[in-house]
Order: sequence, then structure tokens, then C-alpha cells
Amino acid sequence: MYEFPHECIIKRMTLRIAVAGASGYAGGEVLRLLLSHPGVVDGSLEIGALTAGGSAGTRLGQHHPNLLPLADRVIEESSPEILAQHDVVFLGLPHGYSAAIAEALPDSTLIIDCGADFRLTNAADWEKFYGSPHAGTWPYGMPELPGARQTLTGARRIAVPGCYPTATSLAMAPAVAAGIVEPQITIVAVTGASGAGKTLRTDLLASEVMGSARAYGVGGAHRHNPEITQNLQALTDEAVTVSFTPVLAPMARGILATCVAPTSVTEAQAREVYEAAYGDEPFVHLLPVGQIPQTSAVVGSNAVHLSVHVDETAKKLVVVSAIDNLTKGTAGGAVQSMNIALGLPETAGLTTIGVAP
Ligand SMILES: NC(=O)C1=CN([C@@H]2O[C@H](COP(=O)(O)OP(=O)(O)OC[C@H]3O[C@@H](n4cnc5c(N)ncnc54)[C@H](OP(=O)(O)O)[C@@H]3O)[C@@H](O)[C@H]2O)C=CC1
Ligand SMILES: CC(=O)N[C@@H](CCC(=O)OP(=O)(O)O)C(=O)O
Repeated sequence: MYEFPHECIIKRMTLRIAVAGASGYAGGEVLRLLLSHPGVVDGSLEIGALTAGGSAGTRLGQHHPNLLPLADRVIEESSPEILAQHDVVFLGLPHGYSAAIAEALPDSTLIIDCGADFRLTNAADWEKFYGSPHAGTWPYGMPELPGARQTLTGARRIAVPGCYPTATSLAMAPAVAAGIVEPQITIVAVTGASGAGKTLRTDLLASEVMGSARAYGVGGAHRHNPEITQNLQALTDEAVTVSFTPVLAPMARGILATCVAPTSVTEAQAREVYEAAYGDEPFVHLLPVGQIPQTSAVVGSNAVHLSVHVDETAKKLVVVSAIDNLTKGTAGGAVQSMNIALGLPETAGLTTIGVAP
């Protein structure tokens, strides 16, 4: 056995990557990004098994017509035996499946879980919002949070953040960390239907979603509440409260979050805080004054677009944030974390340029 991963890179061994949940949206997006990852292009990374549940035995092309280079690959069962033959395993499975798989894989396997199972530190929060026993906590794949890159470097287990927590935590983290807001935060975030995955649901039929927008998980009921609070609470000694309302909009991809908190600073002062926090970040961009984020500008990219405003009358900081839920909100964050864990350039295989309009 070699020491994974640095020895592999030094010895130019090929790392094999499996994607479990390959027929789903998260798995498909991981594969889309991997196909143009320089490691896959130069052969140092290899796309190995593609696995799923009931879709085992079908061609990947049936599920993802965009992934032509992999169209004829046959999906296998998500068994630990198959996944254990790989150095890196992405999990794009429903909540509740990751722990059993992780237990059956060697400690040396880099497991990157797009699901929620290992994101929360507080077992009571997990049980309240997910209704099952807490599996544990893994290093959290949001490199832009203070201290996160060190935790991810060399990690073998990574919990990829939720899509709303990505858009909203990155929007509010600088303000909370710098103490320029009272951390009583109100968030309304619009999302596209792909956030719900591919599972057939009658409330997600085209006739239900097209031409309409609707709030859901209202009144603190959405399971991303504790995750957003956890991320922001880690940045301050003051008690953080988050009132979060998600809204489903008739679009396939994208999240647009509006995050509001009381402040006494000016807009210029707030911008200075955000410029200092994100000036060197490859994926988080504070937009020029006068430009406000929109989902079409980030779709298909790993970018986070932010604008920072102060409502002088209401004395509120207003931060608008846009991401692609499937890219920075899932698979892009997963690949970015893989890059850090493996000692590869953090931006490898990831673009900041969206497909607007
Ligand atoms: N969609 C998004 O924007 C985001 C998703 N995530 C997370 O990523 C994970 C995947 O989500 P998403 O891709 O949207 O969901 P999908 O419903 O699109 O895909 C789910 C995948 O899991 C597979 N699967 C389902 N049941 C089983 C099973 N019993 N055994 C093995 N495989 C199974 C499905 O295979 P089959 O086709 O065979 O049923 C499919 O490949 C979830 O945990 C989700 O919370 C995280 C952030 C954002
Ligand atoms: C439209 C829609 O339903 N969106 C999903 C997004 C959550 C998600 O996918 O993130 P997790 O990994 O935490 O499940 C939702 O609100 O549940």
C-alpha cells in the first residue's frame, strides 16, 4: 500500500475515482466537472466505477445526455466492494447512506459526501431536522471559511456543504466575523428545481413548478437552518440567530439569497470588510458597485457572486448572493475540496465563468 495521496502524485500513479449516485444530479455534475479536470485529461486521475441504486445496469447516457464521453458506461450497484477499489469516492446519495459505506471503505480512501450526514456537529440538531441518529462530523468542504483549508488539506473524509448554506454562509461570514452586524440574520433564498434531486415528486411536476414561485420550509422548518447557524456561530462569540425562508422558482439551476442583518456601518465600510475577506479568493467575487448578482451569471460555474448594501433608513446590511446549486452548491464545492485534499491546484477543473444568459 502506498501513502495516499501525496506519494501517488510524486510517483505519478493514477488515482481512481468512483461516483456513487452517478445517475442523479449531484453525481452527474461531479462527472461533468471531472471530464474537463486537468488530472482526468492528463491521466493522473481516472474515472472508475459509476454506481447508483435502481438505475444499476443502465447506461449513463440515459440519465445524463450531456456526458457523451461516458454515455456507454454501465452503472453498477453502489456496493462497498466496488467503491473500495478506488482512491477517491464521491457520494451523491440520499441522506442516510454515507455512514455504512464509509465504514466499509479503508481509512485511506478519500470520501467526499455530497449528502448532509456528516455536516452537523450537534447531534440534537441532526436528530431534530433529519429524524435519525447522528452519524458523526467530517471536515466541512467550504474552503473559504476561516481555517477550513487547513482542515481539508490531506483529509480523507469530507462533508460537502448544503447548497443554501453555501450561498448564505459565504454571504454573511465576513460581516459576522468582523462584528459589523448584530448576528440576527434574516434570509430569503430562491432556488431552482434541481435542488430537489431527480426523485419523482408530484409537487415538482413541470405543471406545478413552471409559472409559479412558492415558499416552503417556512418558520425555521428547513433542515439547512442548523447548518447555516453552525457556520456563522463559529465566527463570533455573540449568539447567532438565523431566520431562513427558501423559495422554489421556475428555473432548473441557481440560488439567489438575500441576507439581512442590523448594522451601524456605512456601505463603504462594509465593502472594505468583504474586499479584505474575499480579495484573494478564486471563486468568491464581490461585484463592482452598482452590479447585483443574478443566477444566470453563475450557472455552470463554481463562482459565488456577492453584492453588499446598507439600507441607511432601516439600518440593515443587505448582502445578495448567487451560486449554481449544483456547482458551487454541490459538485463544484466537492471537486474544489478534492483538489485541496489531494494537494492539487484548488481551482483545477473549475471555472468562474457562468453561461449567462
Ligand atoms: N441537488 C442539489 O442541488 C444538491 C444535492 N445535494 C445532495 O446530494 C445528494 C444527491 O442529491 P441529488 O443528486 O440531487 O439527488 P438525485 O435524486 O438526483 O440522485 C440520487 C442518486 O442516489 C441514487 N440512489 C438513490 N437511492 C439509492 C440507494 N438505495 N442505493 C444506492 N443509490 C441510490 C440514485 O440512483 P437511482 O437512479 O438508481 O435511483 C441517484 O443516482 C443528496 O444527499 C442531496 O442532498 C447537496 C447539495 C445540493
Ligand atoms: C428545491 C429543493 O427542494 N431544494 C432542496 C435543496 C437542499 C439540498 O439539496 O441540499 P442537501 O444536500 O442538504 O439535501 C431542499 O430545499 O431540500
